[in-house]
Formats: sequence, structure tokens, C-alpha cells
Amino acid sequence: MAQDLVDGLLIKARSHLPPPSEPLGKLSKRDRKGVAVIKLKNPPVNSLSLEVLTEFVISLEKLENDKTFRGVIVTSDCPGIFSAGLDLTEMCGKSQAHYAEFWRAVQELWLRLYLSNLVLIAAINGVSPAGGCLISLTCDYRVLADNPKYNIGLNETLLGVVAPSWFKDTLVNTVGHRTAERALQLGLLFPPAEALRVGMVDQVVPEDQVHSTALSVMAQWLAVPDHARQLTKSLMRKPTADRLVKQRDADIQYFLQFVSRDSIQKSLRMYLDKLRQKKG
Ligand SMILES: CCCCCCCCCCCC/C=C/CC(=O)SCCNC(=O)CCNC(=O)[C@H](O)C(C)(C)COP(=O)(O)OP(=O)(O)OC[C@H]1O[C@@H](n2cnc3c(N)ncnc32)[C@H](O)[C@@H]1OP(=O)(O)O
Repeated sequence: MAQDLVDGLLIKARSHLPPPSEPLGKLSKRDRKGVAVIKLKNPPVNSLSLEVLTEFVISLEKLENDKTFRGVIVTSDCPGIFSAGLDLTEMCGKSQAHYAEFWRAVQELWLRLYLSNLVLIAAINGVSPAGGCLISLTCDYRVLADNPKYNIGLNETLLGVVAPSWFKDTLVNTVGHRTAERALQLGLLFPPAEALRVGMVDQVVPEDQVHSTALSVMAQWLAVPDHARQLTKSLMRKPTADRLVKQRDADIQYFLQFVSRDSIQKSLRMYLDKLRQKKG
């Protein structure tokens, strides 16, 4: 029954997109069904590059503007990886202008997701550190696959960087202040049972049931009249979002100053080198 709601939409890095003549989605089908599936597809690890962030925002905007859509399931097309978070190569050795453009895109995606009028359900089918976790935290409900490898959390401090205040706010609003403080300072990545215990996710289910569970949950959320649910969501979230909206440029300047520091560039390079050497 719930399956009838779904249709697909793939978010990919621009280089993997179909040629411009080919539409990204199948609007006629989706029109009838009302729920889209956004599958992140930027192999090998679904890192959130500037291109992916931009594509994600454009796709969300299309869905928001098409009033036949009421819900989106956010999931991954990369086996075992929901998203490795922000693309670290976008924050290393680039120009100030590039950092500013990248950070504005990160802000934009967060704002779009966090304030979306659509019901957003995260079907987390893989590991989900930092920016990957943040995406799921902006959703209205999180279903995580029960696999001990699928850790989730804001691990920024382990990279030698700091989760900005609006990442922190998103976590605090989900798990409460004390759990968030401990998780953020220690850069904790929670395995599924722990993530459920602290409230970072709402449900942990066998891996092959993530999608069907997300669909059932979606049906429950869609049973509520849109206007009442949307106004309630806005009441809960707008004060948090407004804090960023009021100081977007200042936030970009903080980011520029922070990420341009030699010590931060060194930490990020070392972390990337460690990831690359892991294989060798
Ligand atoms: C006064 C106060 C001021 C405060 C100011 C604040 C200002 C803001 C500060 C800055 C904020 C920064 C915020 C950052 C948020 C983030 O999202 S940072 C990203 C964090 N992500 C991670 O830590 C995950 C790293 N990756 C992994 O742990 C693993 O790759 C994986 C578990 C996801 C997958 O493992 P596996 O399947 O074994 O693949 P790998 O071999 O590790 O990776 C394959 C390939 O991908 C590259 N890669 C991995 N992750 C990333 C990434 N996030 N970005 C770019 N590239 C990545 C990896 O290097 C490999 O590359 P090669 O194939 O070797 O080239």
C-alpha cells in the first residue's frame, strides 16, 4: 500500500548527470504519487561536494514548488555509506572565493532541508559522519539500518575542526543539550543501538527493512493535514533557522577565517592523507 506512494529521483554529482535534454526526474509519474525518493549518488562515499550540494538544493526546490509532492525519503545509492559528509577536498588548498561559495551552499542546503514544508524521512542505509549525519538530523524522522558499521554522529572535533553553531543547534534540538555537548566535544560516532538510545535516530531496523519502514512512517506523517503539520514544524524550527539567516554573511566570514588558518589546513590535509593511506 505505502509502496504506491514512491517514485525515484537521483541526486548525483554534475559529472554523472544525464545530458541536459534528459529530465532528471519523471515528473508525470511523481505527480500522481506525491512522494519522491532522493538517493544520494556520488561514489565512492557520497561526499557533499559543491556540485552535489547545489544539485540537492535544486531538486528540493523543484519538489517544494510542485504542490503535488508532500514527502521525500532521503537515502543513499552508495552501498554501506549514507554520506561521508562534506567533501574535504572542497575545504583544502582552495581560494577564499571557493570557500565562500562552498559554505554558502552548505548553509543553503541546511536551510532548505531544515525548513522544508515537505515531510522528510531519512532512510539511513550506511555510515553517516558529520555532514551526512547533519542531513539526516534535518529530516523529520530517521530510520537507521541495524548494521554495527553504520555509525552516525558529528565527529568534526576528531578532524581538528569545529561543528558550527547551527550544526550544534540541530543536534541539541534532536538529542538535548547534555547528550549533544558530550557527543560534540568527543566527536562521537554512535553505532545503531547507541544512536537509538540517545535519540539521534528514531528507529533501528534490519537493513532490508529500512526502505519499507521509511514508507510506513511516511504514510503516518502524511495522514496529518499539511497546513497544521507545516505550521507546527515552523514553530519548532524557525527560531533556530533564523539565527543563521540573520547572520549568514558573518557565518561565512567565520568559516573563511577558520578554514584558512594554517593549523586547520594542516589538520584537514593530515586527515585526508590518513583516509588515503588506510588502503595502502
Ligand atoms: C569562535 C568559533 C568559530 C567556529 C567557526 C566554525 C567554522 C566552521 C569550521 C569548519 C566546519 C567543518 C565541518 C565539517 C563537516 C564535515 O562533514 S567534514 C567530513 C567528515 N567526514 C568524515 O570524517 C568521514 C571521512 N571518511 C570516512 O571515514 C570513510 O571514508 C568512510 C567510513 C565514509 C568510508 O570508508 P571506506 O568505504 O573504507 O572508503 P575510504 O577508502 O575511506 O574512502 C574512499 C575515498 O573517499 C575519500 N573520502 C572519504 N571521505 C571523504 C570526504 N568527507 N571528503 C572527501 N573525500 C573523502 C577517501 O579519501 C578515499 O579517497 P581515495 O580513493 O583514497 O582517493
